[in-house]
Amino acid sequence: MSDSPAQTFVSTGTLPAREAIGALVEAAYAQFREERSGRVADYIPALAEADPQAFGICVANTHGDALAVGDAGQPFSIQSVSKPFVFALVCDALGPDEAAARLGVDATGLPFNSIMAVELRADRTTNPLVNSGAIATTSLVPGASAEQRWRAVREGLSRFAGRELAFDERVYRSEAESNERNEGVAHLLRGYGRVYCDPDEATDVYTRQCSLLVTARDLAVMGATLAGGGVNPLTGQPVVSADTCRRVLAVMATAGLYERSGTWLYDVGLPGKSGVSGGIVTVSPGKGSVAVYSPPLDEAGNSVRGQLVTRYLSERLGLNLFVSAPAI
Ligand SMILES: NC(=O)CC[C@H](N)C(=O)O
Repeated sequence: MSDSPAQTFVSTGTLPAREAIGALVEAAYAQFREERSGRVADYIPALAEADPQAFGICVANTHGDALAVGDAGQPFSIQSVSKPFVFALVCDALGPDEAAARLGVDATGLPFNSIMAVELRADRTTNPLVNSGAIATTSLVPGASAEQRWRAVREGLSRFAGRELAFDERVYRSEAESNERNEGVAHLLRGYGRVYCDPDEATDVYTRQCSLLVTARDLAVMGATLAGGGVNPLTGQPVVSADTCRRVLAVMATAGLYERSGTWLYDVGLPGKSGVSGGIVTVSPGKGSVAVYSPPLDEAGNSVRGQLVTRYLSERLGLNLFVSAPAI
């Protein structure tokens, strides 16, 4: 959708051989299995029931190979990890310039549900990876009604995963019944002209999108789709354009872990996105994706083991985007 010039050189590179990845994923699992810090989210009542021991890791490449250990097949609600993928659908539909103008693409440095973040900027945008900007993003999903937008979100995220994603009615009801803060944010944004449909409908579709069920394996495939120019490595289907992928990854790099995004980039050196159910997806452009599921969170709402495992694998798989070596 964008008129950016075609790139002369494409950054490729591949992940190490399957055996090497397998050994490292097993080693990461063994090393962090006994980690007990962090707390399971309980502000959404249904999330408080998650098993703090659940722990799964999956690494997927852009050719459709995946390596998984532990509870990588256990379903959980996607929560905020949905945000970059819904943004990808909107960015693809509107084009990157209009998407940026209407939603903002700057890190807030503030918690994911911050109201202050909206007030601080003159144009009242935040970015698509915190609640305010994510509700605004969902309001821009093409569709004439809330029902159509919800269908487009569900189908779009399913195309990223390469299979039809189920919906967790219990998680949805639980969040919908205690959703005053997100509803308030949506109304505030609507007052500033920064939610682009009925604010209650936007919040409802957003809450539904957060209640789609994924596994760590699904997240790895979704991440590998963003790593591979928007083509799903399992189905071979194009989901979004390569140009959209690079925009989405840029926002993930600067804002994917809320107020810890700088620390994350400093340690891991890759675009990532966390969610309060305990998932983190990390993308290595051109190569693949690392996904972790482990419910206990730090104070910012990021999976503790997810961060430790991803840092471990980024360092050992040579994924950090900022690595260089002396030329002479
Ligand atoms: N950080 C998150 O995962 C937040 C998602 C959650 N549905 C909320 O809106 O509060």
